[in-house]
Amino acid sequence: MRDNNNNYLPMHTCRVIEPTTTINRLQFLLHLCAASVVLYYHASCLLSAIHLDRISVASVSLAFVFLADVVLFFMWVLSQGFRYRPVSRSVFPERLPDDDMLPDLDIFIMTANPDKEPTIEVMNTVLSVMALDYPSEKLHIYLSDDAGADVTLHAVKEAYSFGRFWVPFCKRFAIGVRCPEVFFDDSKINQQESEKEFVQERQKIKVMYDAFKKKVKKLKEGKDSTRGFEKTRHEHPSKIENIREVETNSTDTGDFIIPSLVYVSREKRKGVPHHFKAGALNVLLRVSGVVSNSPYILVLDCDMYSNDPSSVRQAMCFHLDSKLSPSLAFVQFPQEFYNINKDDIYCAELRIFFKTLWLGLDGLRGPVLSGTNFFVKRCALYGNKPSGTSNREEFNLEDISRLKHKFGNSNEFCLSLVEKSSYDFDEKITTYINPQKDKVLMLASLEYESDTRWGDQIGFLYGSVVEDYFTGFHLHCRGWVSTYCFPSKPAFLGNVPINFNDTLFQNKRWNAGLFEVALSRHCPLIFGISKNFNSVLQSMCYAWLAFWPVFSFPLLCYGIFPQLCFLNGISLFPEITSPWFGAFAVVFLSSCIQHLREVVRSGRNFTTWCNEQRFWMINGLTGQLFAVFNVLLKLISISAVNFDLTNKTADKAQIERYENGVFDFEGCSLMLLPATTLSLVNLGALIGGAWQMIKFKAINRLFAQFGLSCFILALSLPLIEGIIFRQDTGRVPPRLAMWSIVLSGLILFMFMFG
Ligand SMILES: O=c1ccn([C@@H]2O[C@H](COP(=O)(O)OP(=O)(O)O[C@H]3O[C@H](CO)[C@@H](O)[C@H](O)[C@H]3O)[C@@H](O)[C@H]2O)c(=O)[nH]1
Ligand SMILES: [Mn+2]
Repeated sequence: MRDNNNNYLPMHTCRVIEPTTTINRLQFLLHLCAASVVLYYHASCLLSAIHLDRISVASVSLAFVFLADVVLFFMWVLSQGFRYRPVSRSVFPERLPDDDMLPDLDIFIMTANPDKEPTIEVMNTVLSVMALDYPSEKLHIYLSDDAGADVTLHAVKEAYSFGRFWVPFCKRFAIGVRCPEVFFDDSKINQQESEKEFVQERQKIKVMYDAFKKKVKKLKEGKDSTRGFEKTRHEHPSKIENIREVETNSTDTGDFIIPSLVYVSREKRKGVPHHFKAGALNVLLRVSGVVSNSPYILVLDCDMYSNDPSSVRQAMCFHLDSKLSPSLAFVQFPQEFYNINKDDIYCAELRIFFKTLWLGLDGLRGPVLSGTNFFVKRCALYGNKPSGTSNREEFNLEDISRLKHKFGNSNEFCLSLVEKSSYDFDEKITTYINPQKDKVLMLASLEYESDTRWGDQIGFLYGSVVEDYFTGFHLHCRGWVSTYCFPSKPAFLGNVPINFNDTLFQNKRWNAGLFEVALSRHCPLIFGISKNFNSVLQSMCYAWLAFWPVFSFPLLCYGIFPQLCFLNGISLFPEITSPWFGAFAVVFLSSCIQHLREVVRSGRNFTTWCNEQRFWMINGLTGQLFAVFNVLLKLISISAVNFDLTNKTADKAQIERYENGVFDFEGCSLMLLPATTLSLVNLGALIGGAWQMIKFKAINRLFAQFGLSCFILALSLPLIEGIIFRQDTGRVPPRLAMWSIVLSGLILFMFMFG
């Protein structure tokens, strides 16, 4: 688009965030100096301790504290990549070409278990994207159902019938949020919308929506949905249905076209690896390849509904920019959530990632692929390099055997690789989904991928349970870039676990997936830098994420040794009057201030700062610690790293506790034990140590350890409360509490008299 003076008007702009960037760089220098002094101090103390005596509490403690410092320093260096050049972008969708020039879009929605993912919510996600503000004939929705559940298939048919009314209604009245559940829940209808005609229509649609909900509820209660479900969830043949065709002649939608909708459930057999979400995504990639073959794909988790119908147009501002487009693999939107409580006690907002770190990556070569809410270019997923780079492979039908070797044995799919122009979707869908169903069913079969490059070079990669991170990393290594689109109105909104155990398990999965990559030959520090040397900073960021779970080590060390030494009157840090102390104070304050600056820049306050400090501490001793063990056990083939689905349901009591901001430990597993034990050790050491400190007038010498213990005590209050003071069902489960008390007692006893 051009302005009146015929100047080209950009569809998006990007600016470096200042003064944050400058402050970050200055702070880097300060922190580097202070941290070096700290390392030097601990190293020299350690050396003299080793020199002086045999193995003692002091020398062992110093050794661990020194190692912890080294790990923290290593992670801090890596994290500088994120702080080097954060940027923020704006988009101007009104400058996009006319509608008929816009490309087609395939939309993948993933669901895996109707027991954990309420069907009505999944359907709301489907309906919200059916009504996206984009030419409907260019939208092709695919619902992947990994459970192969009848209830989902029947429900999606019902959803489509309702959608035939819902979509025209949304478009006619330019509805702002097109997820029906949210729309009808919203009590505030604004002035302009409340014209008489609108009110009448709204009423009519509401009745239909309620009827639809009732039908879904009935389906769920029906005997088919539960009988043998657990069996079919793990074992079922592939099934593909064109939902639009089923409903074609049932109603009249006037002038409005409704997007197409295809239900896909891939084949599953017990004992045969199916690669979790990545496996399901790859099936969709193939099926949609032969059916609609749109050049762009939007991927959504089933709980992420579209909150802003203009998101596709926003994403297209990047994808259709002729300068950026050749190397642009995907546009990532943040994950934002609708059910977070006021103070976000479990840090489910993932603020640090979506509101700080991704902005930093965006200033380098783009954010990490984040599982959902991204618009990816189809051809980037086919293992190729960006166009215009050397060694790019052009797919060529003359050499079809080579294509088949990589992409599997389907002529239709290989053909789709070279087919570029848009073509008649309806013809394709009737060709492939109806009479020749086998040809497309085969694409969703278990055998299809054997002896191909799917999952290792092509599509979403199987090397890690965080398939998103891993796939995005490889895209960046191959020379692609990504951009981050963070509009003020959330484009998509999802659902977070509201119980502590679920949160910890989710974090454990992420950490295990990341650490798998850190310990593999794809470790970003080696693989990333060797593949794409122009982005050392980007590789550092990827490495920071991959090594994220190693934070558990310094947390463990700093959670045991300073406390036990404090109890024994052994000092690990310089005296408060010594100049060395200054270096420690600077490192501590600099990290706290950096964190606080970032929290405030994200529009949050001191409470968020406290909650994040607390959550990182507990998560480090639970989710991250267990993730490290999980991966180490996998390396020696004792266990596997699994994708345990996050629970999206909760009972009334849980919801109430969550809304009141009370920690909910109900159902917490053994994973919590290290955190509860150490919080008690800290408490015990603090009481015993403080008494001695005062008695022997050692305040000067032990002040640092005293301060550290107080800080940890403040952060671990909810744990201590949950173990000792609470009586409700949300307290730390009694067995767990008992074990923590016994263990912490033993540890304290050992060190006091050992
Ligand atoms: O075998 C599987 C497992 C999961 N899913 C779907 O994957 C999505 C994400 O699963 P969920 O349990 O909600 O995981 P989260 O912890 O919320 O997932 C985060 O982390 C994942 C990587 O671990 C990313 O894939 C997700 O997009 C990201 O939101 C859901 O729609 C599932 O239905 C499948 O389709 N098949
Ligand atoms: Mn989720």
